[in-house]
Amino acid sequence: MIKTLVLPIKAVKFPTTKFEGSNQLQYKERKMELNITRPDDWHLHLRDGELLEAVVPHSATHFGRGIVMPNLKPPVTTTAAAVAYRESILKALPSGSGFTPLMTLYLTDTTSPKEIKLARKSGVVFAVKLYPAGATTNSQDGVTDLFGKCLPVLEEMVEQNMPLLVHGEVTDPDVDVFDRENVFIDSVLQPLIKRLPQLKVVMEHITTMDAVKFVQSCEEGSVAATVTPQHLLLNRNALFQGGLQPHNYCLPVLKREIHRQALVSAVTSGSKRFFLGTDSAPHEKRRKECPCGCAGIYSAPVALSLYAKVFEEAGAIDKLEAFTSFNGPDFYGLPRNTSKTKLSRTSWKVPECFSFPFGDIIPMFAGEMLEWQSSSN
Ligand SMILES: NC(=O)N[C@@H](CC(=O)O)C(=O)O
Ligand SMILES: [Zn+2]
Ligand SMILES: [Zn+2]
Repeated sequence: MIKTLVLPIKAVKFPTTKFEGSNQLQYKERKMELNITRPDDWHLHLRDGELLEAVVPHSATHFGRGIVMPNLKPPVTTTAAAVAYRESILKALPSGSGFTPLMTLYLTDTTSPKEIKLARKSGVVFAVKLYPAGATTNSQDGVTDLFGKCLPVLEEMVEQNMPLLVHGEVTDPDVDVFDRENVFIDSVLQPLIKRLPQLKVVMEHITTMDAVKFVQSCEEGSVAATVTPQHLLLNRNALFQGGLQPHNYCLPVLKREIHRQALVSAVTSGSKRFFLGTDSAPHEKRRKECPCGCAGIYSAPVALSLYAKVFEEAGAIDKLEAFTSFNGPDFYGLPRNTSKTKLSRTSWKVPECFSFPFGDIIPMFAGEMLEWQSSSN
């Protein structure tokens, strides 16, 4: 078994009063149940082919909608490709599933403003994703010069009210890997927002105190961020604890403990600027456990349990629902889900591995005990 670092659990506070609003907490002999509006995942990798078929049931079990990342091989660069990809996702869903994939376009140096118009008109594309070329998995066709090549497209996105989702890291090999988010904020995001203050931007999978401060400094409703379970629960020690831990390796890479704490404070503060995005990124086990392992953590089966753990340990379980189910749709201008998800405080063991004919996928926190379990009702 590959050991995951679990940070020490702080004393769990059991509130003595019921919360107001739609969070209905009930206590039965210290057993807690939480009935929340069905969550959405605003940053999700579903892949394609047999991998898509293998993983989509997990997301469909826990989430109402998912913003589906376009970093396939080849990438989803056109509306026509996004429409076709959406069809294959719908086909792969378990029968009776109400899961809705929200599609995205992969921005390149040659994306045209016309493509953005088409995307908006399609009614199924909800955002455009910026991967700086070479920053992460399947980003080689990404943008090499945002200001030099993409301004007309970004202006059209403002026109169409189409959000830009950002993998916020510079790719300069001379910049320390732990500083790449920070340098990206100063060299790309700040100037971008100055140039196009009307552009809606989501800084994806933020990892640092600096990103939290940056998002808080921007106008609410204009710039927001998604936060993953791994960046809320693990610090960079988890990469090396007891030996190299490939299943804790993702990009942006895990950071210092002070940054993890800043992320927890941000999401549990009740701010509308932060919302759930798992960045669930499955790779076959043999592509993780090898001399040049892929970046990406498969969190879809455990993410909701892990977010509940984070909020509970911070004494802020009453803020969970806004993070999982309100802030995302409010930012995107979409309706909140009307169905509910029940989270109960029931121990369960995360499977060591999910096995498929094509290979194995190791989930985040494999083999560990978790306290929260979710089911839709
Ligand atoms: N987060 C990751 O480490 N990997 C993602 C890409 C991404 O979101 O950067 C993937 O597609 O595998
Ligand atoms: Zn990314
Ligand atoms: Zn991602």
